[in-house]
Amino acid sequence: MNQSKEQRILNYVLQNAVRGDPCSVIDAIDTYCSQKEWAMNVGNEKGLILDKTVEEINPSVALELGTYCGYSAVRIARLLKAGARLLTVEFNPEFAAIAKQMIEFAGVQDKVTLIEGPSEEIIPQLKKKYEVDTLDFVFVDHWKDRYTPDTILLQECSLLRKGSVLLADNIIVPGAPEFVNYIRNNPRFQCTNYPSHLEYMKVQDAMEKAVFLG
Ligand SMILES: Cc1ncnc2c1ncn2[C@@H]1O[C@H](/C=C/CNC(=O)c2cc(-c3ccc(F)cc3)cc(O)c2O)C[C@H]1O
Ligand SMILES: [Mg+2]
Repeated sequence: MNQSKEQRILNYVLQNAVRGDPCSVIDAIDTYCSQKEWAMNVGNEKGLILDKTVEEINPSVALELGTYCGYSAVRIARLLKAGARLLTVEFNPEFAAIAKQMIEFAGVQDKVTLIEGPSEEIIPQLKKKYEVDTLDFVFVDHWKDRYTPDTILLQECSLLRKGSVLLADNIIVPGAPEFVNYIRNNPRFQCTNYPSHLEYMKVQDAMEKAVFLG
């Protein structure tokens, strides 16, 4: 049975990155996906916007929707202070298995809780089952038609507090027009757009930051 692209990405990391060195894992994935096989990691250009947002917030509790291979989970976790944690949600078992190995190889497993399941099922469990009070930061990068319902669900589950920050990938490509319309017209969010490029391509993309006003 031939390997999946995601397995090939993990193999490349295991052979070319340094165990316990998250930056070498990030670089190896970016090298493979820009030179060999494109994949939907947030990438290095938008990754820098993600880094700056995480550093600005310095979150104690962060959530990621859509782990995929774990590229952005490693990217976020490497910046978290001692005792801070990232919860990342992935419903595809194959991707979850790849991401688990990626996170462990990078040495950030103590900061990351990988939760396998659909976000609409996991979000309502965060308070009781995962002992979350409120979320300081949420990276939104899963199916684009889930951005809006999950943003509403986060509010319904009282997981956002005054100042919680959402950062959404792919505002232009593939695009999340319903989310953009929802969030920019919602008086409870203060939005900022960050023009960038699609990972590994010379194609316009953007990220949207939305601060919850309480
Ligand atoms: C609801 C839910 N719950 C848990 N995990 C979920 C979920 N929905 C998706 N996921 C998981 O997240 C991952 C999905 C992410 C969706 N991201 C994308 O579809 C995506 C697509 C592109 C793209 C751009 C141009 C092109 F020509 C082709 C593709 C670029 C990106 O950066 C992306 O994030 C994997 C999936 O299993
Ligand atoms: Mg994306």
